[in-house]
Amino acid sequence: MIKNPATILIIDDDEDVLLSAKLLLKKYYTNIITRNSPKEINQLISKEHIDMIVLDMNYRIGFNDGKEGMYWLKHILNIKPKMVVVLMTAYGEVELAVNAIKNGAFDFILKPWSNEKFLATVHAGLELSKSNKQVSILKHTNKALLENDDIRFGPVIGNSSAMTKVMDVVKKVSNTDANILILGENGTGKQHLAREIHKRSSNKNAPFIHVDLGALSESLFESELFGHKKGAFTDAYEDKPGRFEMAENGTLFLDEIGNLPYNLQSKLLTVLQDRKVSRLGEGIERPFNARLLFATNAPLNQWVSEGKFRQDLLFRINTVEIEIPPLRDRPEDISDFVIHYLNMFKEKYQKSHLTITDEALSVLKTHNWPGNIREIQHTIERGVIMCDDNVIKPSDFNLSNIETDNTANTANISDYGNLNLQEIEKLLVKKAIEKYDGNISKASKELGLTRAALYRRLEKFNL
Ligand SMILES: Nc1ncnc2c1ncn2[C@@H]1O[C@H](COP(=O)(O)OP(=O)(O)OP(=O)(O)O)[C@@H](O)[C@H]1O
Repeated sequence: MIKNPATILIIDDDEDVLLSAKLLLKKYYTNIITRNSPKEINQLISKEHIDMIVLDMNYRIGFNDGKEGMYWLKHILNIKPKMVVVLMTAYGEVELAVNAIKNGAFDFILKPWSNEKFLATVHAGLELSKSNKQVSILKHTNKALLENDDIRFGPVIGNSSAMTKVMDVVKKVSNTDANILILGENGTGKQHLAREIHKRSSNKNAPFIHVDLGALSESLFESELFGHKKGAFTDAYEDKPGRFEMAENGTLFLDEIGNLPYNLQSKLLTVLQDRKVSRLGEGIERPFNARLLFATNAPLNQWVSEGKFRQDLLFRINTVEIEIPPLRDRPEDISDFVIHYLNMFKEKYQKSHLTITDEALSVLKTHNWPGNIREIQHTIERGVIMCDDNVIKPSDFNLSNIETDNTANTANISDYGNLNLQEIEKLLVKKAIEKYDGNISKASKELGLTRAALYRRLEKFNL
């Protein structure tokens, strides 16, 4: 029989008890340590990894008031608050054992024990120990993720009057529970701003959960957002919480809300109204407590009048609307981004002596940036990688295939025949795909989009 990996420490002054407990448990578990006195507890729990302690309540002959057991229980939990401790006690001392549970013991075993009951208690205790461990790992992972996000999504750059106005609103709304709809073209920093709002809220130490609704297929939507019960559908191998539950006490950021299919919009509306979710296949309503932020680049008001987006849902999500202007409308911010990304990539590629020619700088300042901040970030990274002799020249950006002078841009736009953003976006996506013979990586790079964002658009525009 394969033994379960677990270390169990048994402490009792009766050697017979120690022996029979050890003989029973060692059939099922890998490591059983026995001691006839609790005196070595400090040393043992600080040196060994112990999953569970089975502790007798009385050690001095003639004493059965359980005071010693209680003392050691408190002592252990003081050092290791999550340690699973099971107490052993004789018949007649049940009241004492109940009191021990109130003081943090996991359970008690009555002596003489039935093997079945002993094994069941140990098994349950080890399960708790395992999940305590997982929770602690998750907490750490979450902390690490938050720190990582802090690095990836640093401060909000930009001191233009347009960005100052945006930040004035952010300061006012961050520490409220108002639903916020962030609007802006691709790459303008909607997610970046959502994270900034979270960082400035009182929930900043709780999770920030990002869901890209554009990347979710209809069949996955409900299980991702609301979770599912094991067996709810073919691939539901285990119970799984949804993103609403994962964001408990923190922030849930529903990105690309415009991509939510019409039939699922009413479902989301009900959830937002009731502030309760039901996991698929479970039927239990779970209240959730998360701050909700939304973002889109779609003209939702127009879509409401065209019957593509529910008005009642729009009213629910846009208590406050923040529109991030495209980079071409705030050229004063370009220098700040250039400095920021130059520093970032100089460090990343270990080119600390790097400089940039005036000509290259002016190319960046006059470019139209259809891909906004994401595009400027990638352009500068490219410049840092491609430059020779630690000097960045205009050609290192490889922007030549995109018009860098504004007159040319205006002329191109008038060529489109109409100024409908969706139409122009579709045209640009089509052009990029044609230009690179369907190479998604190259086309998305030129458009200043991620590959996933380009795939979403191809699907949206039926290309
Ligand atoms: N004001 C800003 N300061 C610093 N970095 C920014 C700012 N705005 C955007 N960025 C950076 O630009 C990149 C794109 O931003 P983000 O992903 O937030 O854009 P988005 O509007 O959500 O894009 P999409 O619509 O394609 O999902 C990210 O790396 C982000 O950190």
